[in-house]
Amino acid sequence: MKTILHVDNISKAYGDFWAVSEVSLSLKEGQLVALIGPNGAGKTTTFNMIGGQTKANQGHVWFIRPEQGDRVDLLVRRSDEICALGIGRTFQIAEIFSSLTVIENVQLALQAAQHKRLSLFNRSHHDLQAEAKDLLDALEMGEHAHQAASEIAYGDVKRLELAMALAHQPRLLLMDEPAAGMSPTERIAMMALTKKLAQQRNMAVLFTEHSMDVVFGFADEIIVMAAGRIIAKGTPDEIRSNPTVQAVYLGSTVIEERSSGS
Ligand SMILES: Nc1ncnc2c1ncn2[C@@H]1O[C@H](COP(=O)(O)OP(=O)(O)OP(=O)(O)O)[C@@H](O)[C@H]1O
Repeated sequence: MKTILHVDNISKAYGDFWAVSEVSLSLKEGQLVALIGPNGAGKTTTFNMIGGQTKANQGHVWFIRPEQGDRVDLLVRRSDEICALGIGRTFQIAEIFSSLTVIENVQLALQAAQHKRLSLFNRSHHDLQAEAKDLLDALEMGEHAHQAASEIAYGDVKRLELAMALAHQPRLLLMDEPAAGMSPTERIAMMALTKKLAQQRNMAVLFTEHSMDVVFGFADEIIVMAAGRIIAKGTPDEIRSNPTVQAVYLGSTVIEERSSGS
């Protein structure tokens, strides 16, 4: 597996308060990495620096492109340029067009992706519709294609947002609390699907999450932040038994949440 993202020592200050201090991490193709930590730990700020929504004070975010044989520092790119490079993003509050149908939302995302790639040969409406249907089938949502997006269940809204992000064929996907607001069954299905898609598409996924069943059940690697710094990195087993993580963040909650299945 090739490394596609290398975050090197990034920091962010608001006035004299350091929201994120000297964070470094790497992601490989097909890998699911969870960024966890208590409220205010700096997870969203780290995400926003990688995605270009927040300007870092220092460091580099190298997006490595093996095909081109180069690497691009995302910290000096705008968020639309970052998206065009092959980095997708989903949000805590899903961003979809609720006045359109499910398939129209995906078609719109495909059209936007085509525009960003500056393709000379624009695909026809018919081709885009077929491609949108294939994407919805991959997300097990084909049956909802012609429903109004405003009428589908919340778990399906989150899957629709994922379909729209995948329309851009990202090599790296940043997911901010993908399972927030979902029932235990919905969130486990959502993360199982994400893991399958990451492996099929060789796509790296970095996600933040507060639901520990999802984190410990699906992440290949877990990175724990507290007070703006990384305090531990490792496999789910290593993190579960890490005494610093237990003291600062997890305590007995993992065991409780996992045993109650919530
Ligand atoms: N625009 C801002 N101005 C000032 N302080 C900010 C700003 N954005 C974030 N912070 C502060 O930076 C710290 C890290 O916030 P951040 O949202 O990254 O944490 P988080 O780990 O994502 O938390 P949560 O789990 O609650 O989403 C917090 O103390 C927050 O109050």
